[in-house]
Amino acid sequence: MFDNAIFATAADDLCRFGRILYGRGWSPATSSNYSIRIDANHCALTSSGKHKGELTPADILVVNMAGEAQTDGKPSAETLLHTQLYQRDASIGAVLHTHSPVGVVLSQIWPDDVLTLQGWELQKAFAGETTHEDTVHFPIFANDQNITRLAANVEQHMQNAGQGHAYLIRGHGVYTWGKDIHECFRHLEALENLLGYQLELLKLRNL
Ligand SMILES: CSC[C@@H](O)[C@@H](O)C(=O)COP(=O)(O)O
Ligand SMILES: [Zn+2]
Repeated sequence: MFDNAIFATAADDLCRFGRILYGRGWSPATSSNYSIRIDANHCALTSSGKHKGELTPADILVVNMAGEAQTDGKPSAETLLHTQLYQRDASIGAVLHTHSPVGVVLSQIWPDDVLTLQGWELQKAFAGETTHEDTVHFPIFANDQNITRLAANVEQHMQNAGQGHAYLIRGHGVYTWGKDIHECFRHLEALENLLGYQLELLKLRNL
Protein backbone atom coordinates (compact mmCIF):
# COMPACT_ATOMS: atom_id res chain seq x y z
CA MET A 1 0.00 0.00 0.00
CA PHE A 2 0.95 3.66 -0.31
CA ASP A 3 0.20 6.86 1.59
CA ASN A 4 -2.78 8.65 0.02
CA ALA A 5 -1.75 12.08 1.31
CA ILE A 6 1.72 11.75 -0.24
CA PHE A 7 0.10 10.61 -3.50
CA ALA A 8 -2.29 13.59 -3.48
CA THR A 9 0.60 16.04 -3.01
CA ALA A 10 2.57 14.37 -5.81
CA ALA A 11 -0.47 14.44 -8.11
CA ASP A 12 -0.91 18.19 -7.48
CA ASP A 13 2.77 18.78 -8.22
CA LEU A 14 2.62 16.80 -11.48
CA CYS A 15 -0.41 18.81 -12.64
CA ARG A 16 1.34 22.07 -11.78
CA PHE A 17 4.55 21.13 -13.57
CA GLY A 18 2.53 19.87 -16.53
CA ARG A 19 1.12 23.36 -16.99
CA ILE A 20 4.61 24.84 -16.78
CA LEU A 21 6.16 22.37 -19.24
CA TYR A 22 3.26 22.66 -21.68
CA GLY A 23 3.61 26.44 -21.42
CA ARG A 24 7.27 26.22 -22.40
CA GLY A 25 6.32 24.26 -25.53
CA TRP A 26 8.13 21.15 -24.31
CA SER A 27 5.09 18.82 -24.09
CA PRO A 28 2.95 19.37 -27.21
CA ALA A 29 -0.03 17.32 -28.36
CA THR A 30 -0.34 15.03 -25.28
CA SER A 31 3.35 14.06 -25.54
CA SER A 32 5.56 13.65 -22.44
CA ASN A 33 5.16 11.83 -19.16
CA TYR A 34 6.07 12.81 -15.62
CA SER A 35 6.42 10.98 -12.32
CA ILE A 36 7.24 11.51 -8.65
CA ARG A 37 8.31 8.76 -6.27
CA ILE A 38 5.91 8.35 -3.36
CA ASP A 39 7.77 5.57 -1.51
CA ALA A 40 10.30 2.80 -2.11
CA ASN A 41 7.86 0.76 -4.19
CA HIS A 42 5.51 3.26 -5.83
CA CYS A 43 5.45 6.40 -7.92
CA ALA A 44 2.75 8.80 -9.03
CA LEU A 45 2.70 8.95 -12.84
CA THR A 46 0.74 10.63 -15.62
CA SER A 47 -1.94 8.54 -17.32
CA SER A 48 -1.48 7.80 -21.00
CA GLY A 49 -2.68 10.23 -23.66
CA LYS A 50 -3.55 13.21 -21.47
CA HIS A 51 -3.07 16.83 -22.48
CA LYS A 52 -0.20 17.95 -20.27
CA GLY A 53 -1.38 21.54 -20.02
CA GLU A 54 -4.75 20.47 -18.65
CA LEU A 55 -3.85 17.75 -16.15
CA THR A 56 -6.08 17.27 -13.12
CA PRO A 57 -5.37 14.88 -10.21
CA ALA A 58 -7.76 12.39 -11.88
CA ASP A 59 -5.14 12.08 -14.66
CA ILE A 60 -2.47 10.85 -12.24
CA LEU A 61 -2.22 7.24 -11.11
CA VAL A 62 0.03 5.10 -8.93
CA VAL A 63 2.23 2.37 -10.37
CA ASN A 64 4.54 -0.03 -8.58
CA MET A 65 8.13 -0.48 -9.63
CA ALA A 66 7.14 -3.26 -12.01
CA GLY A 67 5.06 -0.64 -13.84
CA GLU A 68 1.72 -2.12 -12.77
CA ALA A 69 -1.17 0.27 -12.08
CA GLN A 70 -2.22 0.36 -8.43
CA THR A 71 -5.08 2.83 -8.97
CA ASP A 72 -7.61 3.33 -11.78
CA GLY A 73 -6.38 4.56 -15.15
CA LYS A 74 -4.08 3.61 -18.01
CA PRO A 75 -0.42 4.20 -17.16
CA SER A 76 1.84 6.08 -19.55
CA ALA A 77 3.01 3.97 -22.47
CA GLU A 78 6.54 4.83 -21.30
CA THR A 79 6.08 3.81 -17.65
CA LEU A 80 9.02 1.40 -17.74
CA LEU A 81 11.42 4.23 -18.58
CA HIS A 82 10.44 5.78 -15.24
CA THR A 83 10.52 2.62 -13.12
CA GLN A 84 13.89 1.65 -14.62
CA LEU A 85 15.36 4.78 -13.04
CA TYR A 86 13.59 4.43 -9.67
CA GLN A 87 14.63 0.78 -9.44
CA ARG A 88 18.30 1.45 -10.10
CA ASP A 89 18.72 4.50 -7.83
CA ALA A 90 16.81 4.95 -4.56
CA SER A 91 17.85 8.62 -4.45
CA ILE A 92 15.82 9.44 -7.59
CA GLY A 93 12.58 11.16 -6.53
CA ALA A 94 11.22 12.47 -9.83
CA VAL A 95 11.50 11.83 -13.58
CA LEU A 96 10.48 14.17 -16.41
CA HIS A 97 10.19 13.21 -20.08
CA THR A 98 9.53 15.94 -22.64
CA HIS A 99 9.38 16.42 -26.40
CA SER A 100 10.88 19.89 -26.77
CA PRO A 101 11.66 20.94 -30.36
CA VAL A 102 15.32 21.50 -29.46
CA GLY A 103 15.72 18.01 -27.95
CA VAL A 104 13.88 16.32 -30.78
CA VAL A 105 15.74 18.13 -33.58
CA LEU A 106 19.22 17.90 -32.05
CA SER A 107 18.79 14.19 -31.30
CA GLN A 108 17.68 13.66 -34.89
CA ILE A 109 20.68 15.33 -36.52
CA TRP A 110 23.47 14.50 -34.04
CA PRO A 111 25.60 11.83 -35.78
CA ASP A 112 27.02 10.07 -32.70
CA ASP A 113 25.30 7.99 -30.04
CA VAL A 114 26.49 10.33 -27.31
CA LEU A 115 26.35 14.11 -27.06
CA THR A 116 29.32 15.46 -25.10
CA LEU A 117 29.21 19.04 -23.87
CA GLN A 118 31.96 21.07 -22.27
CA GLY A 119 32.63 24.69 -21.50
CA TRP A 120 29.16 25.84 -20.49
CA GLU A 121 28.62 27.42 -17.07
CA LEU A 122 25.07 26.02 -16.97
CA GLN A 123 26.47 22.48 -16.70
CA LYS A 124 26.75 23.30 -12.99
CA ALA A 125 22.95 23.20 -12.72
CA PHE A 126 23.27 19.40 -12.73
CA ALA A 127 23.69 17.97 -9.22
CA GLY A 128 27.34 17.25 -8.48
CA GLU A 129 28.76 19.26 -11.39
CA THR A 130 31.13 21.96 -10.16
CA THR A 131 32.86 23.43 -13.19
CA HIS A 132 32.36 24.26 -16.84
CA GLU A 133 35.72 22.59 -17.45
CA ASP A 134 34.28 19.11 -16.94
CA THR A 135 32.47 17.27 -19.71
CA VAL A 136 28.90 16.02 -19.44
CA HIS A 137 27.69 13.13 -21.55
CA PHE A 138 24.15 12.59 -22.77
CA PRO A 139 23.61 9.26 -24.53
CA ILE A 140 21.27 9.18 -27.53
CA PHE A 141 19.27 5.99 -27.83
CA ALA A 142 17.52 4.85 -30.98
CA ASN A 143 13.78 5.35 -30.69
CA ASP A 144 11.90 2.12 -30.12
CA GLN A 145 8.15 1.50 -29.81
CA ASN A 146 9.03 -1.56 -27.69
CA ILE A 147 9.44 0.20 -24.34
CA THR A 148 10.45 -2.97 -22.49
CA ARG A 149 13.38 -3.33 -24.88
CA LEU A 150 14.22 0.38 -24.75
CA ALA A 151 14.23 0.37 -20.92
CA ALA A 152 16.54 -2.67 -20.93
CA ASN A 153 18.81 -0.89 -23.41
CA VAL A 154 18.95 2.20 -21.18
CA GLU A 155 19.71 0.08 -18.10
CA GLN A 156 22.48 -1.81 -19.90
CA HIS A 157 24.04 1.45 -21.04
CA MET A 158 23.93 2.88 -17.52
CA GLN A 159 25.58 -0.25 -16.12
CA ASN A 160 28.37 0.09 -18.67
CA ALA A 161 28.84 3.85 -18.86
CA GLY A 162 27.29 5.31 -15.70
CA GLN A 163 23.93 6.84 -14.96
CA GLY A 164 24.67 10.44 -15.91
CA HIS A 165 22.06 13.16 -15.63
CA ALA A 166 19.84 12.71 -18.67
CA TYR A 167 19.49 10.97 -22.03
CA LEU A 168 17.95 11.63 -25.41
CA ILE A 169 15.86 9.35 -27.61
CA ARG A 170 16.43 10.05 -31.29
CA GLY A 171 13.65 12.04 -32.92
CA HIS A 172 11.57 11.60 -29.76
CA GLY A 173 12.67 13.58 -26.71
CA VAL A 174 14.60 13.63 -23.45
CA TYR A 175 14.49 12.01 -20.04
CA THR A 176 15.99 13.53 -16.94
CA TRP A 177 15.62 12.94 -13.21
CA GLY A 178 16.46 14.38 -9.82
CA LYS A 179 16.17 13.83 -6.09
CA ASP A 180 12.79 15.65 -6.15
CA ILE A 181 10.59 17.42 -8.69
CA HIS A 182 12.34 20.75 -8.13
CA GLU A 183 15.82 19.40 -8.81
CA CYS A 184 14.44 17.41 -11.75
CA PHE A 185 12.89 20.55 -13.24
CA ARG A 186 16.20 22.41 -12.78
CA HIS A 187 17.95 19.61 -14.65
CA LEU A 188 15.38 19.76 -17.42
CA GLU A 189 15.73 23.52 -17.78
CA ALA A 190 19.52 23.19 -17.87
CA LEU A 191 19.34 20.41 -20.43
CA GLU A 192 16.96 22.36 -22.66
CA ASN A 193 19.23 25.39 -22.62
CA LEU A 194 22.42 23.39 -23.17
CA LEU A 195 20.85 21.55 -26.11
CA GLY A 196 19.72 24.91 -27.44
CA TYR A 197 23.27 26.30 -27.23
CA GLN A 198 24.58 23.26 -29.11
CA LEU A 199 21.95 23.52 -31.82
CA GLU A 200 22.68 27.23 -32.25
CA LEU A 201 26.41 26.50 -32.56
CA LEU A 202 25.72 23.93 -35.25
CA LYS A 203 23.67 26.48 -37.19
CA LEU A 204 26.31 29.18 -36.87
CA ARG A 205 29.12 26.86 -37.95
CA ASN A 206 27.17 25.79 -41.02
CA LEU A 207 26.68 29.39 -42.13
C1 LIG B 1 1.55 11.88 -28.62
S1 LIG B 1 2.98 11.18 -29.28
C2 LIG B 1 3.99 10.88 -27.84
C3 LIG B 1 3.82 9.51 -27.23
O1 LIG B 1 3.95 8.51 -28.22
C4 LIG B 1 4.85 9.27 -26.14
O2 LIG B 1 6.15 9.39 -26.64
C5 LIG B 1 4.68 10.21 -25.01
O3 LIG B 1 5.57 10.95 -24.65
C6 LIG B 1 3.40 10.24 -24.26
O4 LIG B 1 2.90 8.94 -24.05
P1 LIG B 1 1.90 8.67 -22.84
O5 LIG B 1 1.42 7.26 -23.03
O6 LIG B 1 0.80 9.69 -22.96
O7 LIG B 1 2.70 8.89 -21.58
ZN1 LIG C 1 7.55 10.44 -25.42
